[in-house]
Amino acid sequence: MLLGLTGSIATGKSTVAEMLKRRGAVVVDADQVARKVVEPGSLGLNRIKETFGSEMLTADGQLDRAKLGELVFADEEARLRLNALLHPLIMDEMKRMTAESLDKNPKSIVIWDVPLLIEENLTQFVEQVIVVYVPQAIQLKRLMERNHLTKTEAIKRMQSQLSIEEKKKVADYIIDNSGSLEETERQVDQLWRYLTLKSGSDQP
Ligand SMILES: CC(C)(COP(=O)(O)OP(=O)(O)OC[C@H]1O[C@@H](n2cnc3c(N)ncnc32)[C@H](O)[C@@H]1O)[C@@H](O)C(=O)NCCC(=O)NCCS
Ligand SMILES: Nc1ncnc2c1ncn2[C@@H]1O[C@H](COP(=O)(O)OP(=O)(O)OP(=O)(O)O)[C@@H](O)[C@H]1O
Repeated sequence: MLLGLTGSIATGKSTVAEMLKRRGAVVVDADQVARKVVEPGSLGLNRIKETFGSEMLTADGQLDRAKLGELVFADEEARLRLNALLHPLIMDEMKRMTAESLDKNPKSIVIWDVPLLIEENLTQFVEQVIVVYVPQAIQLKRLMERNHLTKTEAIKRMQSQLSIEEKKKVADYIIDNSGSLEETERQVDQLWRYLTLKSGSDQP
């Protein structure tokens, strides 16, 4: 079974994905795959160098993530160009990882943790969409704290994605992460019970 887990930036996708992983889910994390496809020597990194110039690389040949982030979250056209370069590579790798897990265990509960699941129309590949929700005021606060951003910088990042209120409307299942982590754990327990029943999985 393949499900999508999404939310908007800093609403708590990774937090919930980790909770699901502890219960036995196989999580395929798009942000991690996005790092893998730009490792030194990769096709992804070469594409970035050709398009945005070698100033996007650090002295030791790694992607300068802070610099590229500054550019793409301030310039929508650059962000769309970056997406066009990397998304096909990310998708291929995510599909490969998913097929590998399901081959090994057809009853696996595979979760795609993808921030842009809805924006990029990837909902077509998953059975159901789980949205991790917090109101925008909490999202802004957590994003500023986690990434040490000013309010203006954080708002720019939030605006590069569909708003969490819009994503909530598309959800088959909503996890409200605005309370304590314990409250979120309880909701994840309930979700996990539902998923294991649905998948016929023998996992607890
Ligand atoms: C721009 C980059 C270099 C910034 O790196 P950085 O380490 O600062 O951030 P990180 O990758 O951890 O992403 C943090 C969050 O930013 C948001 N985000 C990342 N890329 C994008 C994007 N292209 N559009 C909108 N939001 C994005 C997501 O919510 C993500 O969870 C990096 O995010 C990147 O390579 N993005 C392009 C690939 C992509 O679209 N990734 C998203 C998953 S498909
Ligand atoms: N219930 C909670 N209470 C307090 N802080 C939380 C809670 N859930 C998550 N956080 C914090 O909020 C921040 C965002 O959470 P997380 O990194 O899981 O979000 P994300 O949606 O995966 O973000 P991104 O889109 O950037 O990948 C983190 O610093 C995390 O520790």
